[in-house]
Amino acid sequence: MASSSTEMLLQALLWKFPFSCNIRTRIIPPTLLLTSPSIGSNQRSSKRTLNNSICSSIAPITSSSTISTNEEVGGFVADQHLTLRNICEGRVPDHVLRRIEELGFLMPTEIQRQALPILFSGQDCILHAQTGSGKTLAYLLQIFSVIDTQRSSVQALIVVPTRELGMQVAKVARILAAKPDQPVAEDKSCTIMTLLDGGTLRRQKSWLKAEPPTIIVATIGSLCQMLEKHIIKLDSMCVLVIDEVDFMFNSSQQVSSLRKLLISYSSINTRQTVFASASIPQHRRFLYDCIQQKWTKANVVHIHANPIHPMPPRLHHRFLICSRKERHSALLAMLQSDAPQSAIIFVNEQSEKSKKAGNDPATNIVMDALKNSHKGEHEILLLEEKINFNSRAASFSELRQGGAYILVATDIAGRGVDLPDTTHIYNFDLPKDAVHYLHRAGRTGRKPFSESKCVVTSILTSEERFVLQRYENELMFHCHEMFL
Ligand SMILES: Nc1ncnc2c1ncn2[C@@H]1O[C@H](COP(=O)(O)OP(=O)(O)OP(=O)(O)O)[C@@H](O)[C@H]1O
Repeated sequence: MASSSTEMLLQALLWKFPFSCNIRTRIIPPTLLLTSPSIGSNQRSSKRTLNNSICSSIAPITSSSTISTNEEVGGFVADQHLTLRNICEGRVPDHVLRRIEELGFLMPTEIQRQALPILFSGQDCILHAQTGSGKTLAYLLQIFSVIDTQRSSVQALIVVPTRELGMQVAKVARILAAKPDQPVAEDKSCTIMTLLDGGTLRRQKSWLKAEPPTIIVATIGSLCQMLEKHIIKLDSMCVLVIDEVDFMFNSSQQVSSLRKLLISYSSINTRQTVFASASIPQHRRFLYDCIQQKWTKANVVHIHANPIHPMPPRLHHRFLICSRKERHSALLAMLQSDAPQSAIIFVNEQSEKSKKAGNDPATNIVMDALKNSHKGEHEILLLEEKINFNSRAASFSELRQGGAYILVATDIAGRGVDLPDTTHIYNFDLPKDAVHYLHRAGRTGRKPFSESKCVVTSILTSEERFVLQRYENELMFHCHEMFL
C-alpha cells in the first residue's frame, strides 16, 4: 500500500494543480498482472504503491464510485512488461499488430498500457494524458478490435477539431488497416473516409451513397452537413471518439453540433464513447457533465496518466526577455545558435485592433524575416487559419516529406499535430493561457521512448514575465532565463 503520507502529498499536489484536481483518484499499482479474474487479486493489492498513474471514475451526484486499473476490467489488466502484442492479441486483428510492430511500436506507452484493457472491455473512457503520449494509437486499436470489415456500414467515427489533425489521424488509421500481403478478393479491407472542413465533399457524397466506409474521420462542421442531409447513417456506429475534447467543447462554433452528435444523432446505449485530450481542465466537472448530459454512460472511466507531469518531462523550458522591437533579431539569433533539426515558431493570430490599424500580420513579418535573413537549410513554411485550405494542405504534406523545416504557425498547429522531428518550439508571442502553452510545447518531445532533449523557448518583455510564471505554477514546470 502507498504510505498515507505519500498519498496525502500526492493528493495535495493534485489539489493545487487544476488540470488534475480530482481528489477522488486512486493510486494504481506499478505492476499490473495479466491474469484471469479469479487469481492474483491479493497479490495485486499487496503491490499497491505510489505510482504516477491515476484512473478515476465518477458516478452521478454522489461521485462515490471509483474504478482503478488494478481492478480487472474486461477479464485482464496490464502488466508493465507486457508488449502491445501481449495486450492486444486476440482482440486486435493480427495484420494490425504486425503493422504496429513494423512501425517499431513494441511496448505500450503509459496511457496505452492503462487504457487498452478498459477500452477492450467496452467501457466509455476519457483518455487524459500528456501530449505525444500515444492516445491516437490507443483509440485506433480499440476501433480495430470491434469493427467488422465484412459489414458495409459506418462503425467508427473520430471527430477532430482541425483538418490537419484529421488528415494525420486518417493516415495512421490507413497505415494500420493496410493488408499488404492479402489477396484483394479474399477479405474486404477496412475503408477510411475523411470528411474535413475545406474539402468539397462531393466525392465523399457519392462514395457514401455507393458504399459506406468502415471508419470516418471528420471535423464536426462537415460531418453535421452530411448528417443533416441524411447522407450518413450512424445506426451501426459502435465507437465514437472525440479527440481534443476540451478544445471542441470550448469552441463556440463547434459545441452545439458536438452536443447534437452526442445526444441526438447517436445514443450512448449503442456506442462506446471515447474522449481524448492532454488537457481537461476541471475534469471532475467534465466527468459529472458527461454523465448528467448523457454524453457517456454512467460508468465512464477517466484515465489520467502522469497527472503530476502534464507535459513530457524531457522538455527543457527557457525564456528570453527583450523589447518587442528586438524580437525578430532575437529569434534569428536563437535559431542560429540552437541550429534546430526542425522547429515550430508560434505566433498569435492578428487582433482585430491590429487589423483595423492596417498592420501587417505578425506571421507575415516573421516569415519575411526568416526568408530574408535565416541562414539554415530549413524549408520555411506557414500554417495559419486564414490561408486557404489547399495551401494549408500543401504546407502540411511538405512537412511530412522528411526534410528539415521551420514552421511559422498560429495555434491551429497547436492541437494534436504530430511532427516527431520537431526539436524546438519558439513562442514568438506568449500563448494566451496555460492550456495553449501546454499544447504548443507538446508539439515537440513526441517520441515516447526517446531520451533526447527538446527545447521550448518563450520570447517575452519584462512586463510579461509574471504571465509565464503563472503558467509555470499551473503546469508545474520550471523555465530558465536565457541570454544571447
Ligand atoms: N507504443 C508506441 N511506441 C512508440 N511510439 C509510439 C507509440 N504509440 C504512439 N507512438 C508515437 O508517438 C507519437 C505521438 O502519438 P500521438 O499523436 O497519438 O500523441 P497524442 O497523445 O495524441 O498527443 P496530443 O495530445 O499532442 O494529440 C506519434 O508519432 C506516434 O506514432
